[in-house]
Parts: sequence; structure tokens; C-alpha cells
Amino acid sequence: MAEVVVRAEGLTRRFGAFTAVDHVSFEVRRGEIFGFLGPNGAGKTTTIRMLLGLLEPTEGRAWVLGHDATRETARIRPRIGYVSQRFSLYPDLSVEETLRFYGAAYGLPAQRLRERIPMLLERLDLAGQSRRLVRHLAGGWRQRMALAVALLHEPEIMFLDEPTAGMDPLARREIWALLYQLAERGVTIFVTTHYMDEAEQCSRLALIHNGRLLAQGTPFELKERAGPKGIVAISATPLERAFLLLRDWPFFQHVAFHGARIHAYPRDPGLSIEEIRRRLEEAGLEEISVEWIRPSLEDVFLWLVDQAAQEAELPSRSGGALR
Ligand SMILES: Nc1ncnc2c1ncn2[C@@H]1O[C@H](COP(=O)(O)OP(=O)(O)OP(=O)(O)O)[C@@H](O)[C@H]1O
Repeated sequence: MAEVVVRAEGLTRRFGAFTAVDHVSFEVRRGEIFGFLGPNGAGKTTTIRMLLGLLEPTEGRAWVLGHDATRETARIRPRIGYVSQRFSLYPDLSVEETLRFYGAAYGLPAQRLRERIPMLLERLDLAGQSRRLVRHLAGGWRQRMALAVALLHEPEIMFLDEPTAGMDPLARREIWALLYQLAERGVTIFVTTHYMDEAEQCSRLALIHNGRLLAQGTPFELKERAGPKGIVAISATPLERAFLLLRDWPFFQHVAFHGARIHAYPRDPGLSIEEIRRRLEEAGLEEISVEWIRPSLEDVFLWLVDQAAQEAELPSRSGGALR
């Protein structure tokens, strides 16, 4: 198994009485695309800031490349790259000038920059834009620029905080293709997202909500948690009535609308869907369809959030939606 390059143990950060990150533990291995998935306000940025040594943990510890993330930042920084949510670039510099500027600021030797800049422009498909001023670049291109800057010093780990926030689907896909290329070259990617389709593309995921890790594993493993048969998808008319009935029956631990259907997590994998159908019929519902399906990551996430809320008996704090 590949070496562990990021490790968090009970990482916790409080702001006054508010706990933004609550005893979070995970490991990231070299070459992985590790996704940190959670809605707005879940604690993703705060976790990254602790891993980067920008924020001190209130409790717990983290190690990056074997060094203490809080005390040994000087040894870590030259080996990692970071693209923050609110990175800023100089609008009056061209793409190539920007790379030269940051390369010099990082203290990279001129000869290394002469090799590195054309290679990055090529790899990030920026060669055609090299003379363009940053201020004339569209969002997706700016994001590539930010990636190129963060890659100048050949980092072993890239920390990316919602690198595709606000982008159109095509630009998002292109950024993800780049992340794959980087991972194939052995760069470890630690990426936060609230997009489910992006989470699907990660080698491993940690799901975070209200500062707590709800689960971690590969997308496949997380979906397998529902049990061997998966979950039950139900449609019926009227759908709202079916929802209220299903929610009150003891067969399911979590019931949620999913477009024009209802997705329900069975308490018992031996549940008979014929029985559910019969009960819906007896209740006078029409156009009934009941079947086993594989859950999506969104199903898994909503189920885990619901479970955590039930355990804590607290309403969910985070208003942010996952897409
Ligand atoms: N310096 C701070 N002082 C007080 N509260 C903070 C501070 N930084 C973050 N928080 C709070 O901690 C919680 C987690 O924030 P964080 O930015 O880590 O979430 P996130 O998952 O990255 O979400 P987003 O995608 O919106 O950035 C939020 O409720 C936020 O308001």
C-alpha cells in the first residue's frame, strides 16, 4: 500500500464556543485523489487551513509528509501546493508573466523556470493563452492559471479548496481531467467539493457535516453500506402521501424525495418489496412502482446526515446544499 502522506488525528478547531471541526481523523495515501465532501460551512476549509499550518488546531494533530502540520510548516511548504477558494492573481499580468512572477517569488532558479513554464503552459492547455492578460481570462482559465501557479515548484501534494466552484459543467470536467493527469504522475490530490459528481471521481472520500466526519471510504464502499440489495426506489400517486406513509412505517431508517421518486433505506435488508407494494395499495395509492436500486452518493450522504442528526437529536446546522 502507498505511503501515508497526510494524517489527521482528532483534529479539532473551535472558534469561541463554536466547533467548526470536531475530532476529525483520516489518512491520505500518495497518489490518491482524496475528496473532502460536505455542504457549505461543514468545516472543509478550516480543516485544510489546519493541514497547511495556517490555523492552529484547538485539539488533535496533523502530519503532512511525515512532518507536524503546525510546527514544521517550513519543511512542508516547499513540497505542497495550495489553491484556495479566494486565490488572487494580478489582473494586469499576462499568463506567462504571472508564472514568471510567482516562480521568482517562490525563489525558483531561472533555469528551472525556463523549463517549467512552457511545460506547465502545455500541460494545462494554456499555451494558446500565454500572452493574454489575466483580467481577460474567463473563470475556467483563471482556475487553470491558479493551478499552474501552485504547480510551479513541483509539489508532491496539491490542496485544492473547491477548485471548480461556480464553473460551468464543461469547465469543471476539464479541471477534473487535469487533476487525473496530475494523480497519474504521482501527485497526491486533496480536494474539497460539494458536488456529488466530483465526489464520484475521487479514489477515496471523507464525508463531513457540521464539523464531523460521517464516513470515509471509496465511493463504491460508501454505497455498499446500504446493504447487498441497495435501497428501495418508490413511485406512487399521490407521491406526498406515499412519502408520509413510508416515513411513519418501521421498515425504513431514512426516506427522502429524489426527483419524482422516493428513496428509502431499509432497516432490514430482508425487506420484501412486495409487502411495501401491498401496503401502499391497501392505503389507496395508485400507479405504484417499488424496486431495489443502487444508492447514489447523494443518497448515502443524506442518509448519513439524517442518522447523525437523529443520534445527536439536533437539527442540521448547515444550510448549504449539496449539488
Ligand atoms: N475565523 C472564524 N471565526 C469564526 N467562525 C469561523 C471562522 N472560520 C470558519 N468559521 C465557521 O466555521 C464553519 C466551517 O467553515 P468552513 O469555511 O471550514 O466550511 P466549509 O466546509 O469550507 O464551507 P465553505 O464551502 O462555505 O467554505 C462555518 O460555520 C464558518 O462560519
